[in-house]
Amino acid sequence: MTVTLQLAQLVAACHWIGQQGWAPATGGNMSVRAGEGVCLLSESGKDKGSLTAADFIEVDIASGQAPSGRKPSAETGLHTLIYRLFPEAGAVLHTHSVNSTVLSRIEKGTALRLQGYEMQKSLSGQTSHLDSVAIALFDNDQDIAALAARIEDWAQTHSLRYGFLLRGHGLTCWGRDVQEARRHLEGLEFLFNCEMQRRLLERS
Ligand SMILES: CSC[C@@H](O)[C@@H](O)C(=O)COP(=O)(O)O
Ligand SMILES: [Zn+2]
Repeated sequence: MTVTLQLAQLVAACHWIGQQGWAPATGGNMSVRAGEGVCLLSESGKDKGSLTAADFIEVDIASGQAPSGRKPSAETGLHTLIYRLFPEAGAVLHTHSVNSTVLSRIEKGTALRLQGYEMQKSLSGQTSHLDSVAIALFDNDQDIAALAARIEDWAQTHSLRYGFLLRGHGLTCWGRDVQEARRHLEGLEFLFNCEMQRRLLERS
């Protein structure tokens, strides 16, 4: 698929994310791999629910620099980390839903474990509700380079699949292309919603 088509799909995904309420204010950032060593990343500080193709900036994956001099996302270092760690990753979506923000604070461990849900099969490679899917959970940090280094370190010894949560911040997920990243996002958000409701009801 051409980069132009991938970018058109990414813009559509951004609008859908906005409609879901998963990118309030200027929260969230999105990108697509755009050839050898390059990605197109959303410009920092924009309303991600109303982006156009012109709001995406070319970024060098190795250096995180934008040759145009425009300012890509403050979280560029997390997108480029994912493209460096996973050569098969073609698109990255970062969102700020209420469920991912709250659940990531309630869960005190290093992963949110999802088990018993048929919708786990919305995640590529998952075939049964009986399996447990661990979504890695990292403490948030305003120092994105330090946060990226912590995630990279962790990924050397643990499996990092589908996405990760940042405590009190949100979800960053990815896929081979925009379509898969969008399915992972929708599946994970559905599962977070279920998990939130389950934890609330089981308390009462
Ligand atoms: C509402 S501010 C949130 C930002 O600090 C950040 O977390 C975010 O997701 C958006 O930053 P951006 O630089 O626009 O990509
Ligand atoms: Zn964010």
